[in-house]
This record gives sequence, structure tokens and C-alpha cells, in this order.
Amino acid sequence: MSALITLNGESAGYGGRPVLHDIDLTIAAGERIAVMGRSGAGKSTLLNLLHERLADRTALIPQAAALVKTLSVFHNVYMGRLDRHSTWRNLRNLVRPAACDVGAVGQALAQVDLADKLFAPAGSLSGGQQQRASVARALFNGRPVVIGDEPVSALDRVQAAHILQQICAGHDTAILALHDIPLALAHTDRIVVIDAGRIVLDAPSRELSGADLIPYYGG
Ligand SMILES: Nc1ncnc2c1ncn2[C@@H]1O[C@H](COP(=O)(O)OP(=O)(O)OP(=O)(O)O)[C@@H](O)[C@H]1O
Repeated sequence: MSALITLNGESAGYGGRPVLHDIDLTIAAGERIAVMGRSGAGKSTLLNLLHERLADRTALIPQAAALVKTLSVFHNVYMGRLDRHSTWRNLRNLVRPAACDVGAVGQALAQVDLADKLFAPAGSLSGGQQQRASVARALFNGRPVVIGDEPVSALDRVQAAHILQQICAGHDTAILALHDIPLALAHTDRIVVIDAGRIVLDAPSRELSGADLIPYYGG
């Protein structure tokens, strides 16, 4: 598999304060990677760094669903492709959605079991439904790489497993911050653990058990 991105001894931080230190990471096209580690370890910062480098090849599922609550679910999901349609088509869709776009958005929503919410205001959805709408936006976006920051954190494990399957099926490469150890082991093929801004474990999922990961979630 060809390298999609390589980070060599990279650092990142905010306002001059380093958060990530000495990150060596090569990601190949086609990998499914779980980025794990306790709260504040630096997972989002790493995903942001990867997103900056891979932006035009990436569909993003941000940590907060980041929906425009006053717009319909259709419009929020349609935004996943705004940059690939003409301004005219985007404006027309704001007022009167075209049948082909309604069909395509509906398909993405069906994948996350939200087809019945197509024209509901996004603000009327539950937290888990908003998270699934955010996943549908990435599926509709359809770029080869998906970067998801805890994309299933508001879902129960059965539903989360289904959504993770959809995310992985819809994109060639998946880089996902996950905190549920069994889900990460079951749905990814590589686990990268961050602790205090450093990569402390990087191994194939099949070689790991829950017991290998639990220590990184201790107090
Ligand atoms: N915009 C920001 N400005 C300043 N500091 C930040 C910013 N975002 C994150 N940090 C700090 O960087 C560190 C790593 O944060 P990050 O969000 O990457 O962690 P995380 O592992 O994703 O945590 P969580 O699981 O809680 O989302 C934390 O100390 C956090 O306070």
C-alpha cells in the first residue's frame, strides 16, 4: 500500500504551547486506524494536523456534530459537497432541493438510519441523531479519506458498530478517534495511542487485547 501521509518528528500546539511532541506516523491508503488515549492526550490535535495536510482528500466528522440547527437535515448533509457544485445549484437547493440531490442525500441518511428525518430541522434531532447526520454528511462528501473525532461517542454499542461499518465502507482510509476499546479493536486494523502528546503505542489491532489498552485510560 502507498503512503498517504508521513509525519516525521512533528510537533503541534496552540499559542506557542506544544501539545504534540515528536510524532512519527506513516499512514497508508486503505488503513483503518483508531486514535486512542485519555481525554486531553492530544487526539484531536493529531486529527487536526492530519486534516490540515490531507484536507482536499478528506471528509471530516468533527467532534461536536457541527450542524446548522436551523437548517434541515437535507441541507446539512448536502453541505458535504457544497464545494463541488456551482453556486447556482447550491443556492437553488437552498430554496428548492433538486430531486437528484434529495435522492443522494436520502441514500446517505438511509445508511445511518435517518431517512425519515430528511426535512426535519437539524436542531430537532437528538444528540445521537445529530451525530449520525454528521456521519451522513461525510458519507455524502465521499472523499477517499475520512477523519472522525469520536464519531460514534453518543451511540450505543450496537448502533455504533453499524455506523462504524458504514464509515469504513464509505471511505478508502479511515482515521478515527475512538474511546470504546472493544469497538476500536473490532472495527479498525491499527491502533495508535497518544499519551501526553506522544505516540506510546502503534500496533495492529489483531495483536492487541483490551488489557493492552486499559492502562492508557487510568487516572
Ligand atoms: N484550541 C485550543 N487552544 C488551546 N489549547 C488547546 C486547544 N485545543 C486543545 N487544547 C489543549 O491541547 C491538549 C490536547 O487537547 P486535544 O483536544 O487534542 O485532546 P484529546 O485527546 O482530543 O481530548 P478529548 O478526548 O477530551 O477530546 C489539551 O491540554 C487541551 O487543553
